[in-house]
Amino acid sequence: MLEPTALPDIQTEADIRLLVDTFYEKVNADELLSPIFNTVAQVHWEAHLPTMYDFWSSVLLGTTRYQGRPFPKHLGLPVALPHFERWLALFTSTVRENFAGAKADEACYKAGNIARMFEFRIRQARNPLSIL
Ligand code: HEM
Repeated sequence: MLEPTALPDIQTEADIRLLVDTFYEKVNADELLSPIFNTVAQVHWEAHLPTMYDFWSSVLLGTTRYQGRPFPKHLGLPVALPHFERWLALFTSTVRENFAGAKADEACYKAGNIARMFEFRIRQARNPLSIL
C-alpha cells in the first residue's frame, strides 16, 4: 500500500503565499463569494493579496507587517452567516489540502474565531437589540 505523502506545516513566507493564493483561487471560483469580492467590493487583487500575505504572516508567523483594522472593511458588505460558513469551509479545505501540523491547526482555529467574531459583530450592528 502506498503511504500518503506527508504534508508540510505552515512555516515560511512562501507557505503563507501558497495558502493565500490557493484560498483566493477557491474564492474566485465560488458562486456565493466571488460576486461579493469581484462585483460588490470590486477588489483590486494586486493590492489585496499582498495585504493578505501580511495579515496571515502576522497572525501565524508573528511578524507585525499587518497594521490594519480588518473589521470595518466587512461591515458594509452584504454578507451573513452562509457567507462566513462558506469562507471558513474554503479556508479550512485550503489549509488541510496543503499543510498539516500545529500551525495548520492554528490557522483553522484562528480563522474560525475571527469569522465567527465578524459574523456576530455584523449581525449585532444591523440589529443591536438582538443581543437582549
Ligand atoms: C464572508 C466572508 C468574507 C468576505 C466576503 C470578505 C471580503 C473582504 C473584502 C471585500 C475585503 C476588502 C478588500 C479590499 O480592500 O479591496 C476584505 C478585506 C480583508 N479581509 Fe475579508 N472577507 C471575509 C472574511 C474574512 C475573515 C474571516 C477574515 C480573517 C480571518 C478576513 C480578513 C480580511 C483582511 C485582513 C482584509 C484586509 C483589510 C485591510 O485592507 O486592511 N476576511 N475582505
